[in-house]
Amino acid sequence: MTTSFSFRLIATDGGARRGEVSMPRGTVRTPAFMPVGTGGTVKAMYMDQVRGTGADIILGNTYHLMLRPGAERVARLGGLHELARWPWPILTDSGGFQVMSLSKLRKLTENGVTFRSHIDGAPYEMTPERSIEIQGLLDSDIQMQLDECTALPAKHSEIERAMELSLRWAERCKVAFGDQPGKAMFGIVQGGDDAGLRVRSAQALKVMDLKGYAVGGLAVGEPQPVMLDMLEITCPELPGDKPRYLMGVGTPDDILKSVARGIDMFDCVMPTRAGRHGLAYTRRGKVNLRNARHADDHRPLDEESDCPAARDYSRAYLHHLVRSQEALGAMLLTWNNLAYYQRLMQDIRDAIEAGQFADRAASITEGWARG
Ligand SMILES: CNc1nc2cc3c(cc2[nH]1)N=C(N)NC3
Repeated sequence: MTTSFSFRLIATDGGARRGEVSMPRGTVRTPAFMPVGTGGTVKAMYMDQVRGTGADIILGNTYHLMLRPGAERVARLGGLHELARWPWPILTDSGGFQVMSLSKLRKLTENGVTFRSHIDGAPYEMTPERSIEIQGLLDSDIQMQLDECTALPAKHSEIERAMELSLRWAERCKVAFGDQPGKAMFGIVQGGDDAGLRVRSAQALKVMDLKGYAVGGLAVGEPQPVMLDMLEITCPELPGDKPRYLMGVGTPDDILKSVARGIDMFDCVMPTRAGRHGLAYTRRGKVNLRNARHADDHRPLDEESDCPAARDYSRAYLHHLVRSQEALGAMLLTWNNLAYYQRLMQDIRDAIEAGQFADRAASITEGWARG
């Protein structure tokens, strides 16, 4: 049990890294996938089920929680871990991305962003200081800086302005966060799809000597090769002894390719959102349970899985639940998908330790094509 926050690099295999992030609430084995728990819940899952899939950490969103139930209320109720019954690490996003993608009537200035809630239209102001204050009220273990995310494509001047503003906000977040030994504040590298801006952003954040670094402003619709190019340019500029978190990524294929380029932490709504839409991730690729061809198929999704949702229920039953829009359909497929992602991460961690990441990644990819 530690009182500090630290990252330990255990092994490397090419660009892939095996490590662990330790903090008082627990240790995160990396490469790690963080299930998204936007409003303090991983949708359609009990928290002990989320833990049972192998998750060491989950993600919460400042934007959603500040609007509902409110950051001060969460603090009065004992913090997010107590409220949601998740005693292990929680990373919270700062609200930068969600304000830009969800809120209405936004006005962005040097000081921060004013906006109206997408829920009830109430006015709010989000500054770097308020974002860190909210994440503290949530008792978040890993807090993200407030940043400005530019939607791509965008003019170079626009990407540069947002990147430089985000650097000034990173400085203000670092001051507001202060010195909290068991917690961390991560900077977020911006710069869109421009190599020069990405390098400038990463180098400026490195000078701030933060406890971790996220790569943001990707997974916003750009082609995968563009995202991977940005990783190849950005990761070498980041300190090797600090965790690297690629925000909002991604598909299993995105994750394999990004681990190969030096990323340690991931979050994505894909496994949970897909589960609610009838889509299952398996070792043999994706299965759309809405499709009628499953109506009489008594096979489970994966007889070799240790997840009951994948092993104990027929595709016919899952098809029936999905077609009937039964809650259990979303529950079982979300459970299957999160278990699949965590099994993928375990395979990746084992492969890096064994020096077999490239071969393992190739055989995982071939499995998807087998169908
Ligand atoms: C789904 N793709 C995605 N890209 C992101 C990029 C960012 C983010 C969240 C994201 N999600 N949060 C931030 N605070 N900044 C960058």
